[in-house]
Amino acid sequence: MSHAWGYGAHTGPDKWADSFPIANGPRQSPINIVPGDASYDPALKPLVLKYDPSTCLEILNNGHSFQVTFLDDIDSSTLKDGPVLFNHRLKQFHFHWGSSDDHGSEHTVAGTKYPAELHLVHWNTKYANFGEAASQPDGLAVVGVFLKIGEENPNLQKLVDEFDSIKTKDSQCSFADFNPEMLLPGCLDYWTYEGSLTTPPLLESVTWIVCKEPISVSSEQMAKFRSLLFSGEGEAECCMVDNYRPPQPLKGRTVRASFQ
Ligand SMILES: NS(=O)(=O)c1ccc(C(=O)NCc2cccc(O)c2)cc1
Ligand SMILES: [Zn+2]
Repeated sequence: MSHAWGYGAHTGPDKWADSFPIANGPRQSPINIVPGDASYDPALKPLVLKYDPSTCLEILNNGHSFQVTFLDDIDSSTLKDGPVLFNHRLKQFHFHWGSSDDHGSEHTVAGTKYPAELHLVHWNTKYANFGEAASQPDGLAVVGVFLKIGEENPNLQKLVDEFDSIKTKDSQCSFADFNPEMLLPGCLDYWTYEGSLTTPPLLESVTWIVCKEPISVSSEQMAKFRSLLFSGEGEAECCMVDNYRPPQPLKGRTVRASFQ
């Protein structure tokens, strides 16, 4: 398989190991989180997330998801404490979702699938930049937040309102003054484990921090996520749905909980 990975029958997660053998590695993500098997760790600190809306740059369709990218040349949007020992800088956030409301998240909780999952991607500033950090075992920290069908989410709506401008692959538009703090649940209890990127290159450099509490999204808003396209302008239209990797083997890893 060339590096044209995707989520289709011939390019999807079951084929990724052909070009990215780490797909069968010892610390792959996502996983199914079993709350009863997670060990409460009183030494885990509360997450400290401080985001500066003025560092928000643009919103784009990269052919795999839609992503909001942040200026990360200074320490303005950061993750500290929680399970990490060093300061991390926010690079981007994006989502994964399904073709219907009954599935779409990457992580699952006791087998429960959520309709979507938000990933806030941060890199450890002990390294020079994201690319460097992504190749280190402690280089990245991704905060995962589940989306659950309920009330319309006015903060998500600010993203949905941009979708007409980023419908096709490689489209982008400027996007300013968005505070990702508005996408966080009220309670920041979390599970944490050592894992990987959930898309190629599947690098095993991620400390995962998965929030226990979901945020709301309406069914109508999810339908608009599904109006985005994997395909580029002028290509046969292919709806951007089911852009999630299924859970991977735990291979002896421990999942810790920040709460009892
Ligand atoms: N779904 S995920 O949060 O695990 C995720 C986050 C970021 C990325 C990503 O940045 N991929 C591009 C990449 C990866 C490594 C080095 C690079 O320079 C770029 C992929 C998956
Ligand atoms: Zn992701």
